[in-house]
Amino acid sequence: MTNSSEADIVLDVDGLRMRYGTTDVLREVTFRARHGEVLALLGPNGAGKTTTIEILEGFRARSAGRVQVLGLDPAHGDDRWRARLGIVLQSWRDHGKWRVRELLTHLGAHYAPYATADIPRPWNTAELLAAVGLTEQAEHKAKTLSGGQRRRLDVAIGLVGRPELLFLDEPTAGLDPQARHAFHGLVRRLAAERRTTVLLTTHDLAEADKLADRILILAGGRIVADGTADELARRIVGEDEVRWTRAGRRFTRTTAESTAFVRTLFHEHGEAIGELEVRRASLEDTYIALVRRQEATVR
Ligand SMILES: Nc1ncnc2c1ncn2[C@@H]1O[C@H](COP(=O)(O)OP(=O)(O)OP(=O)(O)O)[C@@H](O)[C@H]1O
Repeated sequence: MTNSSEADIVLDVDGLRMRYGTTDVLREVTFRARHGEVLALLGPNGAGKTTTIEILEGFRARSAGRVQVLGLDPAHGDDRWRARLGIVLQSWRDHGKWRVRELLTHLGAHYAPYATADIPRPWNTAELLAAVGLTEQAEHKAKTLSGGQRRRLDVAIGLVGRPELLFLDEPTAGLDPQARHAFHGLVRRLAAERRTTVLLTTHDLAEADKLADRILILAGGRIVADGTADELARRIVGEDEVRWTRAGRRFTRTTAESTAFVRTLFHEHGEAIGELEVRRASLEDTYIALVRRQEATVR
């Protein structure tokens, strides 16, 4: 570590490659994350998001590239390193016979030896239950929980060791809107108050837009975009969508010069224009444009 900004890097991935058999899934994945950043990793089904996360967690051996997670190569991560990570997998169906409180207390005990002056480990069970909204289910057996309550338990299991770096693979799949909202609040608080770094995958672009400081789009084995939702919209789509009605018909036009376009529209049609709407590119527009562009280059 040569300076404070280098010391602030929690995830450092450079030229990561992954090949299954003869198929290159990851060709050249490069990105970094700092303390307290929330990153959303987006990409089409099969793009390699889970593969990337599994490599960073040390669960999967990479084919090539340099990877540093909390200052260590995950291929050589020890228990102390592992205790600093929190992991929420796509679906987790073990522990059905355990009661929720018992399970969290039991799993939490494994983290106690790794407590530090700054980070008390594990997270107090009652506080953790309250944080994920499972206080009322504390004495229920895991197998009797609903799908959404199960997901909250998954999140609690990922958090019980008070991780400095949290991996969440589709954390809100199956959560009702209120639980999703509460979960977003929890992630933002972890990032703001504890400087927890969070890397999450999601197919919910509204969620990524709302939750993430930075959005990474993985397509064709590469990170094809890395920035805030606004930065990506400006850089990639660069056009606004203008909608209006005239004589009972709906019109839509995309243009980089929306103000000038609207002026001309009124000049030509005046009062006949109705329901005018000018919309900046959404994250969905950006995402679709980028993935299409990437697919076009492959053909
Ligand atoms: N163990 C494996 N052996 C061979 N191929 C694999 C293996 N694991 C994953 N793959 C392939 O690698 C590609 C990337 O899979 P991965 O699960 O990482 O994608 P993903 O981006 O997480 O997808 P999704 O959005 O559907 O969850 C897929 O084509 C998948 O079939």
